[in-house]
Amino acid sequence: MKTVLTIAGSDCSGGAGIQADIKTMIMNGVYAMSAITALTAQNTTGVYGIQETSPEFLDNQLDCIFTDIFPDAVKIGMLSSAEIMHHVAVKLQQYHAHHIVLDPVMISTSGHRLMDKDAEQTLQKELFPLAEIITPNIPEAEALTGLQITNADSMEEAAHKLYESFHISVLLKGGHRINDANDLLYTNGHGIWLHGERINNPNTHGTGCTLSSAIASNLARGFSLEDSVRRSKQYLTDALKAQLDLGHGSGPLDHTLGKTQ
Ligand SMILES: Nc1ncnc2c1ncn2[C@@H]1O[C@H](COP(=O)(O)OP(=O)(O)OP(=O)(O)O)[C@@H](O)[C@H]1O
Ligand SMILES: Cc1ncc(CO)c(N)n1
Repeated sequence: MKTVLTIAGSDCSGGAGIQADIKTMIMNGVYAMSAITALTAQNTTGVYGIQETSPEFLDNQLDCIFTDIFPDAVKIGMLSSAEIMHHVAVKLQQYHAHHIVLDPVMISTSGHRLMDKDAEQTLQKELFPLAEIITPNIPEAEALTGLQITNADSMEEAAHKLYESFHISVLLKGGHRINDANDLLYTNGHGIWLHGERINNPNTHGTGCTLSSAIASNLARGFSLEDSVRRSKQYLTDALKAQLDLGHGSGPLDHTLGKTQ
């Protein structure tokens, strides 16, 4: 069995973060492991508290994982501070981790900051160079490029700029636009539009976490980057189509694809 590690924050309500990652990995056919960077107190209505893991204890988790069950791919999600980022970067280099999928989680769907503003530079300097692909949403791509993204052309411009600046593949997610669910994969010097079916479902908590974890799972299983992204987008669409409706806000996806109902 192939193995995947998620380095991310815990979402006690189970829809995003580590919990979404593990559900996704199981459904995508890999063995899931986790190194928890922070505990969050959150639910479908918002984020009510964040407690960061100490950097030393994060190191301890990563040492336990890498010296025993080596991951075939790594997904990186919420990293709340520059210090945590630095520790993750050092450990990933120390152990020569590969197939790294980095979701630059900055602000939750409910509008809460999950990454210190002053940590953005460290993310770009220390972690982007280690990644095979980064998966920003539109607001994150705007923050990273300084460009305003209003249409397909500006999505292409921003993805190209990120690709050129960091020499890594970019999946610019279009979920924040309201009329479609088209994402842009920029790799090998050109963009590939992945036309998604927009599902009429207000419950989208954890879509980004789910997508990046599915990509890491498919890379671990040996699929190419483009095939991994296509398969993962299909999984996400199916999880939205299952129309789970839990909680008082933007609820979680049905990671089982309706198989338990
Ligand atoms: N209503 C929808 N129907 C189909 N696909 C969607 C819908 N909403 C989002 N997506 C898809 O979900 C994926 C995640 O996109 P999005 O831009 O929402 O990421 P995100 O903002 O990082 O997610 P999160 O809410 O977890 O922070 C993309 O592939 C996007 O196209
Ligand atoms: C822990 C965590 N990671 C990522 C997100 C973004 O969806 C979230 N809401 N919570």
